[in-house]
Amino acid sequence: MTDHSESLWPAPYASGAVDAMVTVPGSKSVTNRALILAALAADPGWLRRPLRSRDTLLMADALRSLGIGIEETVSSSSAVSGTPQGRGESWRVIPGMPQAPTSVDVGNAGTVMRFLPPLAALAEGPVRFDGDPRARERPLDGLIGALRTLGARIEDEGRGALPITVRGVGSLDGGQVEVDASTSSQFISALLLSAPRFNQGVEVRHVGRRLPSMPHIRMTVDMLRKAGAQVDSPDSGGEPHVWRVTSGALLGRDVVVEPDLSNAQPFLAAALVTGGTVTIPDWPAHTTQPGDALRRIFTDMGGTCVLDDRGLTLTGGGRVRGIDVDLGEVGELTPGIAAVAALADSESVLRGVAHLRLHETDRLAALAKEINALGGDVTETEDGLRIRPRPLRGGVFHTYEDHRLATAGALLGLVVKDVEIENIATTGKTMPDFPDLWHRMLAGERE
Ligand SMILES: O=C(O)C1=C[C@@H](OP(=O)(O)O)[C@@H](O)[C@H](O)C1
Ligand SMILES: C=C(OP(=O)(O)O)C(=O)O
Repeated sequence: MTDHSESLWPAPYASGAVDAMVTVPGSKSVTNRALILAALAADPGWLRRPLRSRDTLLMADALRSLGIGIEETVSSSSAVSGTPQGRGESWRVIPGMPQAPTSVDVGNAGTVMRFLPPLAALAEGPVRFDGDPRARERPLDGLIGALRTLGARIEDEGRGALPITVRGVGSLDGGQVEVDASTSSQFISALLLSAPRFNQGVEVRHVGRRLPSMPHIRMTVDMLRKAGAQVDSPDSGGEPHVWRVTSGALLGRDVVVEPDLSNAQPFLAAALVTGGTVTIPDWPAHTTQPGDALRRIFTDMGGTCVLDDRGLTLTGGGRVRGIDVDLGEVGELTPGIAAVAALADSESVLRGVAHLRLHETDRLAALAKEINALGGDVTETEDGLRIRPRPLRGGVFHTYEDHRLATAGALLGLVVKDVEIENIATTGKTMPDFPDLWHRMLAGERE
């Protein structure tokens, strides 16, 4: 791991209740799915208000190196300018047959390291994938095995992890495959996203332990259908844990990317823990994003949520309640919920998130260690965390190159004096503007 001990960010302390409106950038998960689907489409498409962050720029660069055209425009007269959400940035995607040879840097982006190998298998020639040291430790075995079953040639030095080389022959058979996606739902999403371009489409059956992050799989299915794919899923009356995608052309679409509701979390949490009010404009009325569960979870923890034409407004009630909750479907919300729970007035138990040990860092170990270093009482359980609130004190909050650890630490620093966050720039994985947005929230900006 890189040494970030020199770069400490003094987390701003809130002297009172926050009261702000915060426009959060676009969804990482939607942006990277939209890029894959646009790259595989039969005709050009648009992404409006895409997220511009490390994970999405890595995806765009990788697709460019595979021969896909992606033109970025910032236009004051585009279809989406004048909205509270943006400067009207749009990406135009010119699809094409994926080209090899090339190599792809996945950084530490799960969506890049998992969504791209099936697409690379459609190219003719070798595509090598590698990334940050942590990316080499994150699971890829289920996807490699499944792609081999579907006809792909993949060299992985026998490790079932990065680095890998996908040696495509210009097409992939597809067909039926079983995959154990208990370590990451992204194996399933990856196989489904490129399946319209497999000769026989795909039938994916999850076997094994519990499948995490179902909303993210629903997001995949929903976006595939909107791009014209025929998909059978458990939600549409199909067998549990089985998804089928028929081979066929995808439409080039004009996709407006929703705000990232998981990245709205620290701002909503700021209202909750300071007894203030935060509004997130453009909160979608219907969405597959897991962050929508925050309305329920933060209400259970003592907030009041109102969704209306201004967006989602959360008002803190002055007291924060502990919670006993299974977060298996919405695992990426865990660091932020753990931070709120450490500030609550009763114990919390966060369950169903054993797979977080395989995320950007071992999130369960990191949260326990860092909250405890500030005086907290957090213990790891087999599948989550038990958090007993204690008075916290200032100190250095280490972030392990994990964007959600960094935002969780910033939240603690709002109500605990003298918290310093190591490497706040790691928020650039999905929200490069985080420090600026955080300061503007504290200044009470209402755009
Ligand atoms: O498909 C996606 O966009 C994601 C799926 C989830 O991954 P896991 O199922 O590996 O937790 C989530 O945690 C990640 O942030 C984004
Ligand atoms: C787990 C996460 O990311 P990734 O897409 O790299 O899996 C996350 O953003 O919380």
